[in-house]
Amino acid sequence: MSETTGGFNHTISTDILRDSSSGENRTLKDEQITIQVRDLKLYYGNDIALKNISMDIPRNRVTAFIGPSGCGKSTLLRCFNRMNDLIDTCRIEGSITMDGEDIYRKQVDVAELRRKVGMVFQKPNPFPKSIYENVAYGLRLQGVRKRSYLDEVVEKSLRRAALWDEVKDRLKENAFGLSGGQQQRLVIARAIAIQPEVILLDEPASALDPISTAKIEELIYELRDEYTILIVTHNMQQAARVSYYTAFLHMGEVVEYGNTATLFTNPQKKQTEDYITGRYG
Ligand SMILES: Nc1ncnc2c1ncn2[C@@H]1O[C@H](COP(=O)(O)OP(=O)(O)OP(=O)(O)O)[C@@H](O)[C@H]1O
Repeated sequence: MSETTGGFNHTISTDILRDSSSGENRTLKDEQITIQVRDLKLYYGNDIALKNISMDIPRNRVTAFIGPSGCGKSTLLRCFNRMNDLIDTCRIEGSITMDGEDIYRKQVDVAELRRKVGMVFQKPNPFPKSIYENVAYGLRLQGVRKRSYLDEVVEKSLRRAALWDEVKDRLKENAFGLSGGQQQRLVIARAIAIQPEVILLDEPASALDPISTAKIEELIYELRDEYTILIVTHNMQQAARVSYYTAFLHMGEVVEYGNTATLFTNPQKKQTEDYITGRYG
């Protein structure tokens, strides 16, 4: 049985929720808010993909976006580093602020925004370079030349991404020689190396085998208090395991958003309940 959407036919195990950070009874009121979304609407041509979204994203917490295919999860995620700017037909209304700054202001340096807001996609996308150069890439772009500093950041980032022990003796080898799961951790190390504040993960484990998936989840769990992490996932158990907060989206709207354990065990809206119990997907 598929664990993704429609086939998912049981509620989330309470063991998972007990183990998860989300089991704590935090609410957004207890958090420091870093990103504020207000009345966000997004159109692709004449079609509206996001409708009046308003939500507060807490700093240094993991927030998951779940919902049926086509509900707008990836579109919403891409708003936070303005990746949607690359789509000609895309237009947005409303605002997104990060630490009080409107990220859609004309004067915003989009390259700098994307340094602060790193992104990891479904399919690992290492560059055709050595493992070392993949991680050093962003720093080199910033003009860093000092070898000892590069060495230090590369090691620290690979350690942070739980990959150092597996690659420390082959840093000069091409990154394409790594397994898919290792490549995904390398991409996360590459993101970490330039000290982002926010990391966007768009189904980061959906192309990986179960062991690699578990490693990515463990890694997200390890990073959860250090970075503001936003993750799109089809896998509700994954959302329950790694996130503090979950937003359930349906047809471009946020139907319910709050503490992950509460959302999965005591959903306030019938649509959320129907989705998490597999009544539709
Ligand atoms: N580049 C695009 N141009 C036009 N329409 C798009 C584009 N990208 C997404 N859409 C539409 O916007 C809506 C939301 O899509 P999006 O990919 O954000 O959903 P999703 O919830 O991430 O879906 P999935 O879980 O299948 O990845 C869908 O109707 C989709 O067809």
